[in-house]
Amino acid sequence: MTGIHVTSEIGNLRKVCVHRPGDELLNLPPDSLDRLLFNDVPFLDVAQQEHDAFVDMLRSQGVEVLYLENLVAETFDASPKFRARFLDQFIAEASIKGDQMAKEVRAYLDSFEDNLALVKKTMAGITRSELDLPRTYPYTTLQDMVNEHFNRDSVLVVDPMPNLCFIRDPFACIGESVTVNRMHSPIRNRESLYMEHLFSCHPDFVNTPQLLSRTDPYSIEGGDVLNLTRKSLAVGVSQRTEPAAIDHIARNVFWNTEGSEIERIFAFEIPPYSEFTHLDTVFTQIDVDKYTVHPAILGSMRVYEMSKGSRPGEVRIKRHVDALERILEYATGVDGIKLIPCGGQDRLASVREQWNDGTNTLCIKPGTICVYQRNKVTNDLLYKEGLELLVVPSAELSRGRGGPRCMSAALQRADVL
Ligand SMILES: NC(=O)NCCC[C@H](N)C(=O)O
Repeated sequence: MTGIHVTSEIGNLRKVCVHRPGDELLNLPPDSLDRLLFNDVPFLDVAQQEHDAFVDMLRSQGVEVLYLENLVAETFDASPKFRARFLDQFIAEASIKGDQMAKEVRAYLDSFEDNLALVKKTMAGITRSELDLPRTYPYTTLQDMVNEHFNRDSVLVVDPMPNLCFIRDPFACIGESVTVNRMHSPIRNRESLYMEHLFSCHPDFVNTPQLLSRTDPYSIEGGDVLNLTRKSLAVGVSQRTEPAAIDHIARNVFWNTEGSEIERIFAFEIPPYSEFTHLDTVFTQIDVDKYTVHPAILGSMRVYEMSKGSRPGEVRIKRHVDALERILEYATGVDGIKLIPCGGQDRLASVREQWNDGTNTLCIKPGTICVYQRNKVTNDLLYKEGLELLVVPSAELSRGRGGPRCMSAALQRADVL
């Protein structure tokens, strides 16, 4: 079955898209980690082994796993025009300093015969030493001339995309539709180029309705989008997702998307700090009536309920201030919701395991969840609450500050609520 179908966070997971960490993790200068939104320099071999274990676990649960890099390479194999069009845009957005340098990079990328190797190269970043630069140019720009004399030690000519393994963020699946996201920071925004490409030319995705595209002028990231039920959607108003993006989605969902079942969108205000990066850093659903939660968010929350207005194009908005569990009960129609705090009552365990994405679980089916091995206090609590845990190794994968949900883009799930 092709296409997108996601109406919950917990219905049997059928198909996901992932990206296996690649050489982008070798192109991480420690003094650029803040700029690259990555927190450490992982050991690539082990990160890949851990990622393979994650994929093996998904497959053992009957989930079909697609690799982003393969999907993009398939489109290049299908048509040289798709390859050329992607590279045009890739170069345009790569922030390469100097026209001549951009031409050198383009010539280098054009020289790849193997399309999968080319796709991986675009993700990995490009260093100066990879390019066969002539000694002198007939310079046409000051920037190229300055490059020659002052940028010899500027190793990276094109930045890597180390966060691409957190594939949840560059797009989001909502029902049978997607958002292809303008991401908050320019450094991550290049990631959604791949999704824009797939949704415009891969035969399995080309007919998917888009609720928002990366050319829309407001940022949103998929970690902020949670499909609560067939009729209720949750979106975080966060450091990464602007309210105007949610307005745009609401208008499209309520007025312009044929067959959309969503009747209410709940916009959850979360603090605009990196500790609360996305809504799925703050809570994830693990069963019909259970959620893992970042303890710092407990207490009253401000949530905006959006629904279809009576005049054409109108969206109604109502504000709620209440505890998270009450709001989730109201939004899902499920009583007795239980929140399981990351790290339990132990404050130190809680901050440590939150740092390692203990809240960011991936639900495989109601009550069965994938968790990182290192979050032992939280995992023990979840186990005692009756959850079935699929534990994956996480010594290196966790270093970019994303958990199992971030590392997977659910493309198809069974319906539940
Ligand atoms: N949905 C998520 O919580 N994604 C994790 C993203 C981590 C990444 N280092 C970032 O800052 O964007």
